[in-house]
Amino acid sequence: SRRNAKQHRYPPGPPGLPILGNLLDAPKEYSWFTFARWGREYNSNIVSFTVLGRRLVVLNKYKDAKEIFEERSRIYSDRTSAVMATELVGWHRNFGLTPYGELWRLRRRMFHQHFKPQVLPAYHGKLMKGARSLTQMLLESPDGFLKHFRRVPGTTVLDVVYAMDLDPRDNATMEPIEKAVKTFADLADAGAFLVDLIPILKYLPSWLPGVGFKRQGAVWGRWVSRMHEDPYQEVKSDVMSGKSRPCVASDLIREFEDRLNDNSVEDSTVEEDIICVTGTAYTGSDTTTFALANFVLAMLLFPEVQQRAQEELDRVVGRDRLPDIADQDSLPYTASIVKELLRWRPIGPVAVPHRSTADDWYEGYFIPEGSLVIGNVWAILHDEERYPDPEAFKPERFLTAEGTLDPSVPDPSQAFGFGRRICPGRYFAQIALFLYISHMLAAFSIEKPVDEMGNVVEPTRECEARKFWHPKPFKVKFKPRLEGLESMTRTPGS
Ligand code: HEM
Repeated sequence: SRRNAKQHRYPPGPPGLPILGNLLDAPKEYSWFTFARWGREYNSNIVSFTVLGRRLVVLNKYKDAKEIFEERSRIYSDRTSAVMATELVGWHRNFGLTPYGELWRLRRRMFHQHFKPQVLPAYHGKLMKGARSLTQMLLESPDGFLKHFRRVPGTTVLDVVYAMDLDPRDNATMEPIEKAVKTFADLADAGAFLVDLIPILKYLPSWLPGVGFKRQGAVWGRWVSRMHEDPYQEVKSDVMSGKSRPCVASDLIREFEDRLNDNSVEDSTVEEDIICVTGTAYTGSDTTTFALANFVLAMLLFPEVQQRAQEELDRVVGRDRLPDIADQDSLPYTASIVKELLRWRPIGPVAVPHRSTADDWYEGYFIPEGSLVIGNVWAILHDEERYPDPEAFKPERFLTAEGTLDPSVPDPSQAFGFGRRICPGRYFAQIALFLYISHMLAAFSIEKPVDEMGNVVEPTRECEARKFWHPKPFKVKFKPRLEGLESMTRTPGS
């Protein structure tokens, strides 16, 4: 290793132990802050460290992320995945984890075809319905706001993907799906299982002592399999019996119908491709949930932003109806809240690492094949040169003095990742966020609650800060601010 270090100048970083590398001191929480600090300590925008022989390279500046992930995307677009999550639990079906190659390209294309900006107007009605439901649910049971933030985006995606016209309060249908998706986060939180480090252990029989991971994997695997299979099979049987059910799954089934029915074609993967593409969409909706929790926190911490948005909404939309997707262009300040939210507290502050597939040299540093390259989204979106006063929540930074969108301010698109693996659900997510946020701001005054003693309850400073970044459960008051709000929530948008 000493000879290698001499030959190859790796990006600087903290010294590690033999074999273990930085396993013991690699940050478990708020890694984005540590990576930025290392950058300052080692006086380099690119830092690196190792864990069990694998090199991790962190890019703290936009210019390097752009060069590596975009200009050199051919060799920086692969993924690494853990045996427990993919092979034992079944998350290999999520194409976000699929290795870079033909299969990933095919599934990504199928997904993009149904989530590209041009097709999204077809989903506006369903998105509007979701925003109205969210408002209704916050009116009925404001204390359950965090649960509503999970349910509503989730049911909207299920409606778009499988035409499942669900009431977000439908626990019986939603709970098993949510349980399956939670295993994704639980696996990420648990870190590496022994089987991830020693893959051959996956062949041990489940009944052996110490092989609890296999039994756990089998239980989680059943939930994950049902989440992928059940809604798809329902749509398929409807399509086969000629029932109309417009949605992503039925479009894909019709598109590939010949190959699905023709048993002589040795192409049994078409069905698997459709199952994977549709199943992946629901998993993506989790991020919207966390963004909404961050939004409420921002409104409590920066009340002047809420006030300014409500002035805009009252002026443009009025006080006798709820906002509509058609209002978006006339609500630049409210629309900029979505951008600032993604910038101020990116939900995935280190996105998802990209694995490199060839040796490379960049800025005099050696990046060996198999490195995990991490774009430090938080550092990029809090770079003072790009966004002055980065800790402040200032939607107006995206606007000109006249209040229109300022094209010279960089769009915080890195919140959705980088290069060829950038989030393909980002256009959908941004419309959904605009609708949920504009509805909440129009309908409610979002305030700090007061306890029994009359003291104002300050919002939490505690966060989940491993893979995703969002506040731990906290209390808030949603005070209705429109006359006749209840009946407005029952009026469909245009
Ligand atoms: C605020 C909401 C969202 C945020 C912040 C977000 C963020 C991200 C990020 C950071 C990545 C990794 C990109 C990379 O590897 O460089 C990603 C991937 C992905 N996202 Fe999203 N996402 C959001 C919503 C959604 C939604 C609603 C969907 C589905 C409708 C979705 C579907 C996906 C998929 C399929 C991938 C995997 C792409 C691939 O590996 O090729 N996301 N997202």
